[in-house]
Order: sequence, then structure tokens, then C-alpha cells
Amino acid sequence: TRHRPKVAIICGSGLGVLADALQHSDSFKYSDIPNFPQSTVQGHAGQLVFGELRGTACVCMKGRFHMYEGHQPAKVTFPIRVFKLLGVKILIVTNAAGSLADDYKTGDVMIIKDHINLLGLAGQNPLIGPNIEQFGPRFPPMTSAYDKDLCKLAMDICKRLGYTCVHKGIYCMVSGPNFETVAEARFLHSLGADAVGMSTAAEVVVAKHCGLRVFGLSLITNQVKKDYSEKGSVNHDDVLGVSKMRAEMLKALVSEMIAEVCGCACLLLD
Ligand SMILES: O=P(O)(O)O[C@@H]1C[C@H](O)[C@@H](CO)O1
Ligand SMILES: Nc1nc2[nH]cnc2c(=O)[nH]1
Repeated sequence: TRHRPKVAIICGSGLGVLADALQHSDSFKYSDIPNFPQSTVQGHAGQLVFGELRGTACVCMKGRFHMYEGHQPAKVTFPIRVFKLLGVKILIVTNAAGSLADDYKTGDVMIIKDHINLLGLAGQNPLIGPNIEQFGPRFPPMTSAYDKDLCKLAMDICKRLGYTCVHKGIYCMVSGPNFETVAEARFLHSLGADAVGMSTAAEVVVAKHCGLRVFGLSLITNQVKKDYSEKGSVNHDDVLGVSKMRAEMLKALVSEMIAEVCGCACLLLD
């Protein structure tokens, strides 16, 4: 491919259409890329797409890797270091997540202001093992994992586009693949998490370690039950259904973000 991406986008469950925004695109199947894991989850196509979005060279992971697929944290986050080596400066992560916050509705968007890397805290951190100094320091800080300027820009864009169902909140990564019990949901909420999912935090840790600027979006695809009296249960098809419904909205938001960031060299360059 002739594209030299400055921005990488990871598409969450059912959000692969974000990659369709790229023009003059070149696609590579994960199975054709050395050392890349394969996508095994419905809603994760398994293609790396290079192209231009609003004049900026981007690379898009149409399908991400999850630990519940049997991968070690370092394997799940392998593409992030590939992006770094390709010259990427900004990582945009998206995911489908369940709401723990009382005021989030299904279909809402949460701009991620911080995360709880529950697996990382419990010894499943992608940076465990010999540190590769070429990428970053042994003890990287994570106090500002999600770029404040990019968060603010996203809030401004949402206002301008007339999106009202947008929050800023905290994402908690668990391993899955099962969805939460009521007791687990209460526990995670009491920790301060607004949304829970099975990805993202590990990717963000590796991205920050190697100096990428990060912006994250969760699409709230379901309400996580925090009360035994609440009826119904979530399944992956429902998650994909909500993603499909809201994908165009997320595509517009991500496109505007990239147009604005790349129109302002100070946000893109370090
Ligand atoms: O890749 P993401 O985090 O968007 O996927 C979420 C978590 C599970 O993989 C799946 C559950 O429906 O959606
Ligand atoms: N862990 C978890 N991941 C999700 N991904 C989408 N919805 C959910 C959820 O309710 N829980």
C-alpha cells in the first residue's frame, strides 16, 4: 500500500463499517499478515484496511482480538506496536459496552475519559515481561491515558452535530466471554466504572507505553443488570444489532474528529 497512516482506528463489535469511510483503500486479510492472530468473533471481519479519511492517511482494524479467544495480552495488543512502527501518532479505539451507570441508555455513546484495567491489575498486563526500551519505559505513567484535548474536541463535535446522548465516563475491561452476574455488575459499578466490556484497556496501555495519543469511544449496547428483579438478559446478537443501528453516527463522529485533528497540526504532531 502507498498509505503511510498517521491515525489508527480499532473497530469494536459490529462497528467494522467505520472502515468503509476510508477512501482509496487497500485491504489485507489478517491471515495474510505474518504473526497476526485471526478474528474468530462474529462482527469482527479480520481485515486491516489502509486508506484516506478526510485527507488523512489512516489504518483501520476491522476486527480486534480478545483475550477470551485464547490470546495472551501481548498477542491481543500486537497490532498497536505494528501501528507505532508504521508511523501512527493517534489511536482511536471503539468498542461495544454494557452500561453500569444509571443514566446511560442503550444506543448512547460514552467518550472514554479513563479506564479500569481489571485484568492488568490482576496480573494480566500486556507489558509484563522484558521491557522493549525501543517502544517505551519499564514503568509508564497512565494518569492521562486518554487525551484530554481529543476528548474535548469530541464533545464539541457532538454538540455541533446535535448528538445529545453522549457521556464522558470510565470503561472497565474484563476478560469475558460471559456477561456479568448481578453481583459482578454491582462490584464494578462500586469501583467507579460507568461501562464494562471485554477489550480496549490492554490496547490503550500498550499505545500509551509507546507514546501514541489515544481517543476512545464506547457504544452502549445494553444495560448491565444491577438488580435481581430486572428481567431479560443480553446476548451478542443484540449487541451487534445496536452497533449496526448506531454505526453511521459513530462513523460521522470519527470522520469529523480526524478532519479537525489533522486540520490542526498541533494536535497531530508531537
Ligand atoms: O470488541 P468489543 O469490545 O467491541 O466487543 C464487545 C465485547 C465482546 O467481544 C462482545 C460482546 O458482545 O462485544
Ligand atoms: N463484559 C461486557 N462486555 C460487553 N460488551 C457489550 N456489552 C457488554 C456487557 O454487558 N458486558
